[in-house]
Amino acid sequence: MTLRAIKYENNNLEILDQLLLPAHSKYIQVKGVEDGWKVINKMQVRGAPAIAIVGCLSLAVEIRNEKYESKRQMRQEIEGKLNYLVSSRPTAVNMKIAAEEMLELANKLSEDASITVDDMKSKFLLTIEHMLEKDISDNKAIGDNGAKDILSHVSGDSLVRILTHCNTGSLATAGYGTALGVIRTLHAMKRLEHVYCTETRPYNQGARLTAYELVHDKIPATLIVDSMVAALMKHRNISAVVVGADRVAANGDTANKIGTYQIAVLAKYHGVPFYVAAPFTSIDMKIHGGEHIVIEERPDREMTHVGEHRIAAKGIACWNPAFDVTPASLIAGIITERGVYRPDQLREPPTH
Ligand SMILES: CSC[C@H]1O[C@H](OP(=O)(O)O)[C@H](O)[C@@H]1O
Repeated sequence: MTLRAIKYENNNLEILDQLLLPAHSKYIQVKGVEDGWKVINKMQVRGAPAIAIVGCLSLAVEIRNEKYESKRQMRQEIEGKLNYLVSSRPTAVNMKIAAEEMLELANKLSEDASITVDDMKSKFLLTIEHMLEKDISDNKAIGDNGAKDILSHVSGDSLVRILTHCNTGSLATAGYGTALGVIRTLHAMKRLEHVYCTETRPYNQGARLTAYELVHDKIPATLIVDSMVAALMKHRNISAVVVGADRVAANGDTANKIGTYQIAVLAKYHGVPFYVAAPFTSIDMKIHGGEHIVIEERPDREMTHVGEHRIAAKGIACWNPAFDVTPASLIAGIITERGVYRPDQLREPPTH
C-alpha cells in the first residue's frame, strides 16, 4: 500500500492529517477553498508540491457545482480564490506558480468565443486534476536523474550513504517524492547502503514523516537529531546530502526547511556534495536571488510544546523561522525532472 497525502476521487478531496502522524493515520475532507487554506496554513498538509496540488484541488471541488452567469464571472471568482490560496503560506512558490498558470488559463478560456461557460469549467477542472499525475511523473524523473548523478561520482558499483533533511516524500507531494524520490530510486537500484534522516525540529518532519515513509518502504535508515549532522559527517562516510526546496531563485539560492543552510555549510567543510531536488514548479525565475524570498515565521508554540506538553520555560522569547536560504555557492547540483543542473545553469539549462 503506497502512502498518500492526498485522495481525490469523484470530486471528493481528502488529505492525510499530518499533524497526527505517525501515531494516527486519519484523512479529513476538504470541501472547498476555505478548508484548503486552513489545512495548508495549519500544516495538516505540507510540502511545496502538495500545497499547490491541495490548494488547486480545493478550488476544483468548490467550483465544480457552481453555476456561473458568464465566463467573465467565472474568471473573476477564480482569480479571487487563487489569490486567497496563495496567502496560506508565503515561502513555497508552487502555489503562486500554479495560481499564475491557472489564471492565465482562465483568461484564455474566458476570451475564447468558441466555448461555453460549461466548456470553460470542464477544461479548467481537467487541468487541475492533471497536476496529480504530472507531479508523480516529475518526481520519478527527479529520482532517476538524481540517482544517476550521485552514482556517477562514486567508483564501480559501490553503495552510497545519503543524508536528508525534513520530509520530501509521498507526504510532501502527490507521491514518490523529490529528495526522498532520489533515495527511493537508489534503493530500487540496490545501490543504497543507508539513509540518515534528521529529526527536523520543531515540526519534526523527519522523525514523524520521513522516518515513517522509510520504515513503511523498508529502506535501511537511521534517525539523527539535527545537532548530530557534523558528527555524522566526521564519523560516517556520507556520499551525498539530498534535500528538497520550497523556492529556488533564478541564481540557484534555495529556501528550504530551517536547518538546511547549516547542513550545507557542514557538507562544504567535510567535502560532501550537497544536492537540492526540486521540480521546476518550485523554481521561481521571477526572483534573482535568495534575499528576495519571504521566510515564513511560525507560532512560538510549535517550538515550546510537543503536542500539549510544554518543553520550554514559560515566558522565554522564541524565534521560529520555518525556512532558511542556502546560497547557490554551497549547492553542487539542482536535481530536476529535466536533468541535474549547476545553480548557474538554471536560467539557460544546457540541452543534453
Ligand atoms: C518536496 S517538499 C519541499 C519542502 O517543503 C517542506 O516544508 P514544509 O514541511 O514546511 O511544508 C520542506 O522544506 C521540504 O524540503
